[in-house]
Amino acid sequence: MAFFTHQICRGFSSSAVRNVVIKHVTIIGGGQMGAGIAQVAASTGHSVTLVDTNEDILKKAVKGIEGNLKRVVKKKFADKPEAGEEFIQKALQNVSTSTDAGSVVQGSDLVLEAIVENLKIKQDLFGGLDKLAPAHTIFASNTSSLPITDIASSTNRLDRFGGLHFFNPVPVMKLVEVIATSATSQETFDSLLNFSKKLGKTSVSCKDTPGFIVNRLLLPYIMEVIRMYERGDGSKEDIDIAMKLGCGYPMGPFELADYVGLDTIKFIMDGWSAANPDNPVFAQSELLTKLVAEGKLGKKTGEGFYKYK
Ligand SMILES: CCCCCCCC(=O)CC(=O)SCCNC(=O)CCNC(=O)[C@H](O)C(C)(C)COP(=O)(O)OP(=O)(O)OC[C@H]1O[C@@H](n2cnc3c(N)ncnc32)[C@H](O)[C@@H]1OP(=O)(O)O
Ligand SMILES: NC(=O)C1=CN([C@@H]2O[C@H](COP(=O)(O)OP(=O)(O)OC[C@H]3O[C@@H](n4cnc5c(N)ncnc54)[C@H](O)[C@@H]3O)[C@@H](O)[C@H]2O)C=CC1
Repeated sequence: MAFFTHQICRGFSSSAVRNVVIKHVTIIGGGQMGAGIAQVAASTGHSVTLVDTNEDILKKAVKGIEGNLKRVVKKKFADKPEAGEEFIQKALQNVSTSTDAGSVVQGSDLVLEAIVENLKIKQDLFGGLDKLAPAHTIFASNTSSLPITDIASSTNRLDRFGGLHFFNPVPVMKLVEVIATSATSQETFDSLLNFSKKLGKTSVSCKDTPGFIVNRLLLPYIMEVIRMYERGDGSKEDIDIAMKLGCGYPMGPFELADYVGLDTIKFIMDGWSAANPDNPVFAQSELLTKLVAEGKLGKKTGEGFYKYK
């Protein structure tokens, strides 16, 4: 359960809640991000409940976590296979799964959401869980683009709500953006910073502005790349090679877009273009719309800008 650095005097009034030491985490959404966050949290000693809508997704997530832990161990414990196996087993023992978020949040210090990038669905989720989770529990979203303030507005714990934005693939990428809204308490923000540190990540503090730091810069780049290709100014392959070899990026922009998921990019752009209809930076792309409509969402569906089967 949670530990507090100060004694709680009168029940759980929000101002009485002090730095929650996060040990028990509920992660909602067992897709690429949720599973990655679960892997890192479990292998750094947290007890994790991973939630998704059906058992098959959860089974796939746990299998993926096991596979990725083996990759980690191959390098970290190259000379100590027994210690490596123990590390894997310990991490896996820290992970349980559920299809019913409401029934598992009772024991959670942190509920972190990594479900589909849709404001209404995120609000409905947190609005429901707000009535079930203990008062001390911190809520956080891994949203790529939605205002944390808007997601939090469906709850009565505005001071205990923040953003924790991870990067894909979570076990490899070192950064976490920690987002405070104008209502996030300093205690909550400190708890989220400490949690990121425990996961072995470097954190940066962000305001609740669209796309925080990284995505506000990355999305315009990706959209400009797609428009460049639509204009016929370069092939996908050449653009990818150019950005990898010319800028030293580990992936070309089309490879990265496929890796992240074209549906997620489209969800983000839909929101931003609706909010900024006159800003050409956020203009829609016909090609992106077409690929998503065809179910070509990138690596996760076997085809996006490139084919993976
Ligand atoms: C796009 C615009 C809009 C975005 C909006 C939504 C998205 C967001 O909100 C925020 C984001 O996440 S943006 C995306 C950020 N991620 C990147 O930029 C990834 C760039 N790519 C890379 O770093 C490498 O290609 C990468 C690390 C992926 C692969 O590297 P390699 O090609 O060298 O492949 P490997 O040799 O297989 O892997 C390198 C090392 O990493 C280990 N590894 C890879 N995946 C892993 C995983 N899932 N779990 C654990 N370990 C993993 C792999 O084992 C290898 O380790 P070493 O053997 O020690 O080097
Ligand atoms: N893909 C990426 O590179 C990054 C994505 N994000 C953000 O993380 C979130 C998740 O993204 P991905 O993992 O890529 O998506 P994904 O599509 O791989 O996984 C989303 C999962 O959420 C589940 N889900 C949907 N609604 C649910 C609900 N009401 N309750 C429980 N589970 C539900 C789905 O079944 C699915 O398994 C999004 O908000 C996205 O913007 C943030 C950083 C990077």
